[in-house]
Amino acid sequence: MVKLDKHLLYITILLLAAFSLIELPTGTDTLLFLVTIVIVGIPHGALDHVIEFNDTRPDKLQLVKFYSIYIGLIGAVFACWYFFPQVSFLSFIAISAYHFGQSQLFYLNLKGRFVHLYYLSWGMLLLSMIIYTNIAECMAIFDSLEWLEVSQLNSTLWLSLLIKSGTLWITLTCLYLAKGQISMKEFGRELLLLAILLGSSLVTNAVITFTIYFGIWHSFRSLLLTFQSIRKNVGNSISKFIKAAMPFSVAGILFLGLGYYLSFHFDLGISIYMIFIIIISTLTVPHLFVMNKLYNPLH
Ligand SMILES: CC1=C(/C=C/C(C)=C/C=C/C(C)=C/C=C/C=C(C)/C=C/C=C(C)/C=C/C2=C(C)CCCC2(C)C)C(C)(C)CCC1
Repeated sequence: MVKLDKHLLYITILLLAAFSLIELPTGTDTLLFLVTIVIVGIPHGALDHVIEFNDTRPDKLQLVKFYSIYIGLIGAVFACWYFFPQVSFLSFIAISAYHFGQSQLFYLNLKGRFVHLYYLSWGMLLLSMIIYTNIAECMAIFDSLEWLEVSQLNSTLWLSLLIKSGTLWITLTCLYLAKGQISMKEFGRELLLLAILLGSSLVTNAVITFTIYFGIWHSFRSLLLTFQSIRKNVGNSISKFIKAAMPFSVAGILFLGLGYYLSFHFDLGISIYMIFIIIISTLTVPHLFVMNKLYNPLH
């Protein structure tokens, strides 16, 4: 991971330089976002069934149980959005924050009872930083879903989350540094990544910054980790890996496409990013449980 992260840092810096120097035609950010979601975003979750049964040969009952729980959770999250949109939205932000923090920092091998809080604080720091520095853009996205009543999700909330999560992340980092569980080099690298993403957030916009983070640091990194861990199932071949990810990637893309189709067909006026947030939140909950299994044995 450490070697890979160095290369990813160079790529992120190059992208930031390119995006800040080149005047992008209108709509490039949306195109980039959609291409990233299709190429790495959805596929990184489409191997959940392989990860789940990595070390076992599941019988029919186990398969039925897995798929029923997975699809049941998707339905439950949809129902929550219908009945409690604001709670669902804020819960999704918190769940995403934890998931992002875990996928970013799992390699540190941290121990103790604050690990989950540490992951949550890193992810919340990232998301609140992107949202607060692009508050008008993000409020327009959130506001497109009328039921969300965004007046309470204003800049004061995101600033307060930014300060609280930042303080918590720094405090816990100091604790882990003092315990020798994190080295200064590792801390420096994580701080540099956050500084680059802050730079991107200030120089470009929320969509581009989120796309850079989600494409490179979350999805691509997670795909590589999944490849390493399921190698014994699919062999060392990239084409077999792509083949294994294909069916549910297509299903995931169709699912997202259906969300877009329905929203445009019924002229709901919901931003494409907000539709992404709703559809992805339904997949994220079962995905988080499966990925937990992948990150935990590596501790
Ligand atoms: C296996 C399986 C399957 C599949 C699955 C899948 C395909 C998954 C995926 C998953 C995934 C794929 C996940 C993901 C996640 C993600 C996330 C977690 C995200 C978050 C985000 C956010 C939070 C953002 C926000 C924003 C925007 C968007 C714009 C700008 C601004 C902001 C930053 C605010 C099925 C169902 C078919 C069946 C059963 C089994």
